[in-house]
Amino acid sequence: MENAIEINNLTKRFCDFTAVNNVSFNVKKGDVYGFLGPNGSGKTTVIRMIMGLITPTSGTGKVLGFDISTENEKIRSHIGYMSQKFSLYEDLTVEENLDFYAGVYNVPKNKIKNKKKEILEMADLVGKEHMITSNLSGGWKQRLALGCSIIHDPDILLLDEPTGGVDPIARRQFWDIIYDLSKKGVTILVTTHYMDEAGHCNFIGFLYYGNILSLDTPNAMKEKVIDGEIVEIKVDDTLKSIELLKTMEKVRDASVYGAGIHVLTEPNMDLNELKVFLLKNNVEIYNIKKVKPTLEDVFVFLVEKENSK
Ligand SMILES: Nc1ncnc2c1ncn2[C@@H]1O[C@H](COP(=O)(O)OP(=O)(O)OP(=O)(O)O)[C@@H](O)[C@H]1O
Repeated sequence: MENAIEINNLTKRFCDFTAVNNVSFNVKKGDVYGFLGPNGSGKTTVIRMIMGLITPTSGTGKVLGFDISTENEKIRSHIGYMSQKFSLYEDLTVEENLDFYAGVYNVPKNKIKNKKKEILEMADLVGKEHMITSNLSGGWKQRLALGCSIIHDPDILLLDEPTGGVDPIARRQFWDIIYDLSKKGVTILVTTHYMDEAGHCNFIGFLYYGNILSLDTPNAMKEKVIDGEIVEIKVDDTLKSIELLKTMEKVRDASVYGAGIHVLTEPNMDLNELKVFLLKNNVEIYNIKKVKPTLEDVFVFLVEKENSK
């Protein structure tokens, strides 16, 4: 069996509100699959259906061959789950949290000691076993929460915005652990808002208000999705320039990107045309060049396209 997760036409309605609409995707065994989408786009609802916590309104899904609607007890023992809220007991020590989750997941008694040692090393928590969890910094708490979610050696790890609220160094350390787990064969489905993190996934699904807008590898998304070109411009007045650029016929969109502007233009845009237009409007140009689309450009494009339907 090549796919760890197979989701077909999954729909979830809450009364007359459709939170997830006919969503289909597969996650290959051992892949790091990034599930992206703005707040409220249905990512958590999909994860909750995969875990069997809520029943789909229609559609089907299989996790390691088990049916998500009828075999969720079997599925749960193969899954590790971690959310942004971390689900740690703040007044327990690091070790007590690990012991607690080892009990919840029925880890055999003779394996607990080794498993804890392995997790403390993985999470860079050696020496902090007896610290009260509430005294840990964000990054340590995050890695402890990850450790608790994998203490039973799950085949699949579901991570719902696991890196929110921690600093970039802790995020990097966290991702290093994710890669190591993936190399060991663990399948990972991770939701994130961070585009740099999305780029580290093998495959990406972009969810927007319940609908999948695109599914592909990060590179294919950057190469195939945008029908047009991205021009990066640095000017003296970014906001004024964005408003001006949006009035140009060949410009489809313009938005702030870092310290500059990313302009989505029609294919084969003549840079001189953009330069002359901005100069005529008294904008000083520091730099203008065509660039390859980033994932952020791709997602802005997909959302604009969807909104203009
Ligand atoms: N039990 C529920 N009853 C009613 N509406 C719900 C329920 N659970 C989720 N929703 C709604 O479904 C939509 C999708 O929510 P969901 O939490 O899946 O989105 P999300 O992409 O995970 O967002 P976030 O990034 O904010 O967690 C939202 O509009 C939410 O309010």
